[in-house]
Amino acid sequence: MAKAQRRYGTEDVEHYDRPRRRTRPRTKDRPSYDDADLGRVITVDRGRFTLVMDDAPDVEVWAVKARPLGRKGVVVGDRVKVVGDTSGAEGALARIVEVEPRQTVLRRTADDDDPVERVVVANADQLVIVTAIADPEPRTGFIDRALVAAYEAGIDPLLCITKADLADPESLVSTYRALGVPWVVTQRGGDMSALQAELDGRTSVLLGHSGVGKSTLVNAIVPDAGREVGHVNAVTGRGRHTSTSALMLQLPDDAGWIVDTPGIRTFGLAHVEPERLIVSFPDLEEATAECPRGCTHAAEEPECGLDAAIEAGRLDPERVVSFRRLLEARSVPAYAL
Ligand SMILES: Nc1nc2c(ncn2[C@@H]2O[C@H](COP(=O)(O)OP(=O)(O)OP(=O)(O)O)[C@@H](O)[C@H]2O)c(=O)[nH]1
Ligand SMILES: [Zn+2]
Repeated sequence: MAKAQRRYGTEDVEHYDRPRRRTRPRTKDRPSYDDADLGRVITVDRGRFTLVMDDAPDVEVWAVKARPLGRKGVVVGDRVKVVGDTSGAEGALARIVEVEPRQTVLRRTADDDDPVERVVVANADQLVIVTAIADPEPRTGFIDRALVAAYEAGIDPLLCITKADLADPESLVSTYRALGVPWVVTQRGGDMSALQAELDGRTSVLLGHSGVGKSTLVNAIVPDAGREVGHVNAVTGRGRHTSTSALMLQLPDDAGWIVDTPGIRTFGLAHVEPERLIVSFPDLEEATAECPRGCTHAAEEPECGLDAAIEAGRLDPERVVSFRRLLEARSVPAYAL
């Protein structure tokens, strides 16, 4: 008896013995990529992709999509199978032949009226909402919308409050306490270990308005990232980044990945349903079991189970109010940020 069979029991024999698959001819339509290398997309630029291969993490590889992928989107964070020249040498070009199933997708609609969903990043497991405590003032509307996007995507949010040298973060922290949003505080030149501990081993997307100190943060945690700090365009008053592309960076010592999103300033949420938001709050979801059909759980709903649960003392009213604020954030136009 083969070793594998002894270990796993005889009922698994079929899994180890697949003669039919081996004798099936490999046609043009059904290529087999068993020998393809696995990598990760770190930038996308007009049909060109930069990858980091799993077995050569220090080399950046150029790639294009192989024809069989057609119009299938490939985004930053995607795990891809690659054939061709993955040496990373000058002029070398690899081909992406397959995109692995995505664990998560962070989406946005460009605008609330624009029904087109765009995947911003694939496979992230944390959304770091970067906001300064002052200069610029925190915008809770933006934070709320980012939270909705994170919960909808099944990605854990983290509030990162920068410029702690300028003001006390307590009032901002208290706004999100009832929702249980985790938070860290940073300041330029200060101790980054709390943030680093939260990033450790994860793939985190950094999201924040221009000027909140995102580049300063990235430079502190990825010393060779070389992100430019404080370059504001004199004409538009905006930061120097105009593209909406994301860029993935590896943290030192294999401590995970971060994705910088320089161009993303608005966050259309037209695609988010109330029922997809509430699953991130199991206690609230439980309380909505008896809601009338079609209840949106908003404050004006006459018979919402959330109100019944507050009256019965089973839910913290502040938590419900905070949740409803997120619900409303879905329908505030993106330009009001
Ligand atoms: N007082 C104070 N200023 C900071 C801190 N962190 C960053 N700054 C300043 O805030 C300004 C904006 O910082 P950046 O790191 O460029 O901000 P950003 O979010 O990357 O901005 P964009 O590049 O426009 O997206 C710069 O002048 C920084 O020096 C901080 O902790 N405290
Ligand atoms: Zn309800």
